Amino acid sequence: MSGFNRQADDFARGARAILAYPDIGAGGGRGADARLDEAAGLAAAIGIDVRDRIALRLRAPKAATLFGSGQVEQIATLARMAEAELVIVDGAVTPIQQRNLEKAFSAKVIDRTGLILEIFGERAATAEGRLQVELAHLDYQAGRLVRSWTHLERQRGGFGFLGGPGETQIEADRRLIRDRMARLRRELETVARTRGLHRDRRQRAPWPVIALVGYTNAGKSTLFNRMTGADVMAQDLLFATLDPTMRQITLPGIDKAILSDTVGFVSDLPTQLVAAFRATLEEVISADLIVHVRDLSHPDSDAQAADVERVLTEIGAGGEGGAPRIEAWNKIDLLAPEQAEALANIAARRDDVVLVSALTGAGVDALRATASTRLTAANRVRHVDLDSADGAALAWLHAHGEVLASTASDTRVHVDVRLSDADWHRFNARRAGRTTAQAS
Ligand SMILES: Nc1nc2c(ncn2[C@@H]2O[C@H](COP(=O)(O)OP(=O)(O)OP(=O)(O)O)[C@@H](O)[C@H]2O)c(=O)[nH]1
Repeated sequence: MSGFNRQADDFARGARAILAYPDIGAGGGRGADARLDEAAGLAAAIGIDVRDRIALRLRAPKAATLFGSGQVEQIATLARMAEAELVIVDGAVTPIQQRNLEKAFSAKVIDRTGLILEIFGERAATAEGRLQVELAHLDYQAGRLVRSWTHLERQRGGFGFLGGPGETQIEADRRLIRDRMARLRRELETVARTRGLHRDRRQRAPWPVIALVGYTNAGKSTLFNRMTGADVMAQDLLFATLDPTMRQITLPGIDKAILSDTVGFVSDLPTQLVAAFRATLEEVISADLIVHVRDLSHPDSDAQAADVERVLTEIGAGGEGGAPRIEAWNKIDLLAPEQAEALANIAARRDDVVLVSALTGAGVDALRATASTRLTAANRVRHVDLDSADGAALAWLHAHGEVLASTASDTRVHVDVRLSDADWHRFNARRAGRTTAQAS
């Protein structure tokens, strides 16, 4: 591993910055203020000192500078007054725009993807998470070799080459990046294989896995701590949890379940980052129950929930065949009494919603009970008819479920087995795969 992550906070900590939001009217239902707040939160998470902020309405983004010339001047003035070394543009900035804006502002420019990458770089905790973040970062930087600011400059030292980026140098840099990316991909394959083995081993244990998902800052880590009694990070930090954190918990009627805390979602997830989420998302895909933690005190709560739902669907954890889902409507302690009451009325009519305050602990017992009910209901007895020669299928059922009875005749075995919905789905997919394989 290079010094990639260790150095991640060196450049950002205490950097004076201003924030500019190019409002192209596509904030996913969010107001400009909320977007600026979120970006400020993200920046603060890696210690950037955000001194001022501005939202500018863009009718049509300019190819060269993104913002119009008057707007560029406005931002430049603000940056000067704030003595900013850094201008964070909360949107996508092309390499050319970045270069032109850096000239105009006499400051470094970083866009939303760059900012999120910095946070991931700092938060990634497992080997796989780190590799994926580094890969995403190299991919992102490869197009920005002309004048880079963030990791590449640091990696220049790490790679053992120095000097200004002349054309030859840029070519050499590109080659080094390509080589490094190829190496990282190979390392990732090895790590992912090992991880797959670990997961299989765990899944053979008959414990249900509950995954906490939610928008960044929704309160997942706080709830995780509440439910596990574990002293893991619960800081006023966004993305305190990039890599899965797992703990064993007890629920009413269920001795052992595994609770898994996952990365916070954000809107406009840059495509380069999707792979970097994999380590966490895979836990969600194979979970037996998904608890969607929502910050009901946030003005954009609905838009945030829609973002989370969209990503869940994208990764195949939503809809038909996906794990059962419940919602924990969090931070109710922050709501006005009449608002809390209105929500309680809605929740009372739904069996998949529980009002909680992870901070005070209110509603957490009800959440445990609901989780337990959902898990138990999903663990139904299934009747399976197998070819008696199919020892592998029988072994699979024994490994994943509770075999209650099995009766054998000459060529068939009939099995009554208690299986979760997720495992039942997996078993059938496995069988369908085998049938296809046999047929072809
Ligand atoms: N008032 C109040 N604050 C809460 C509650 N739950 C969490 N918080 C606060 O919200 C902030 C974010 O909480 P976290 O638990 O770190 O949120 P998270 O969802 O894990 O965040 P990411 O790691 O960014 O995904 C912290 O300051 C918590 O103290 C709650 O029920 N009430």
